[in-house]
Amino acid sequence: MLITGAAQRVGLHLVRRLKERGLPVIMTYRRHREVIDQLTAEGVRCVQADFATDAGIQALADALQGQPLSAIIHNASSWELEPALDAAACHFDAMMQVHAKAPYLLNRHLAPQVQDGGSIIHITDYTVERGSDRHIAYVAAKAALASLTLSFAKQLGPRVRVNAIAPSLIIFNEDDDEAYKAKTLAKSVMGIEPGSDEVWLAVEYLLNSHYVTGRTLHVDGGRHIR
Ligand SMILES: NC(=O)C1=CN([C@@H]2O[C@H](COP(=O)(O)OP(=O)(O)OC[C@H]3O[C@@H](n4cnc5c(N)ncnc54)[C@H](OP(=O)(O)O)[C@@H]3O)[C@@H](O)[C@H]2O)C=CC1
Ligand SMILES: Nc1nc2c(c(=O)[nH]1)N=C([C@H](O)[C@@H](O)CO)CN2
Repeated sequence: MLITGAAQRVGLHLVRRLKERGLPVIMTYRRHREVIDQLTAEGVRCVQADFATDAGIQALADALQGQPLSAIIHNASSWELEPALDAAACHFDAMMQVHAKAPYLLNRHLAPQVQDGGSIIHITDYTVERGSDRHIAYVAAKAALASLTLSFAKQLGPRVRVNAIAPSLIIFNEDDDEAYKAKTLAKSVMGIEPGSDEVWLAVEYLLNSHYVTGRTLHVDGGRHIR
């Protein structure tokens, strides 16, 4: 199974849960850190990949050419605020590159290597259905990824199922202050920071299904009804 952007937080948690179940994992990271050496020593294949360029995406596809895959989880993401106008064009391209172009090209290259009955999972975002005034390009790119879910489900089914998981708050970032945390927690009915295992539960459901495809599982604490 391939998980992109899995050197920290949600992706790393998914790697650890899959390892607990004895499933062989290939993970990608952009920036090396100690956990990469730990995972390598534990038998995880760790591949450096930066999707900021088409060459970086192609390099991962080349590195995995011929590798049988039980599933692909497109988790890599960069959550960036809207920049000043003079940086907007580059920002938009960068958001589309990592959240939409990389999953698109990697699916085109690697889907034939996904085993019969396998899965592709796109990690999108709850805000795809609402928009965001502070992360306009990020949400637009995640919306593109949501659309890719439908198209690849049509193209690859019934051999391979393709679904999305749309989280709202899962885990805060280290630099989130108390005011931001309180404001964010108040946005959902459940009002908690659930942690990465909520995403794992959704991943496990989709991996075990034999019927669900072209669908998005919302892991959002009831934010949509708040
Ligand atoms: N955390 C949350 O509350 C929420 C998360 N999500 C989604 O869930 C998923 C996991 O979230 P989270 O764990 O917080 O993600 P992170 O913000 O921790 O990002 C995951 C990884 O993406 C990698 N990445 C970023 N840009 C690139 C790039 N250009 N090429 C390759 N890798 C890249 C980073 O690699 P490196 O560190 O090695 O540079 C990073 O470790 C994401 O898709 C996110 O959008 C959605 C809603 C809420
Ligand atoms: N790549 C990331 N995407 C998102 C993150 C994150 O930390 N990294 N965080 C969020 C927020 O938690 C948001 O859901 C609530 O404020 C969204 N996407």
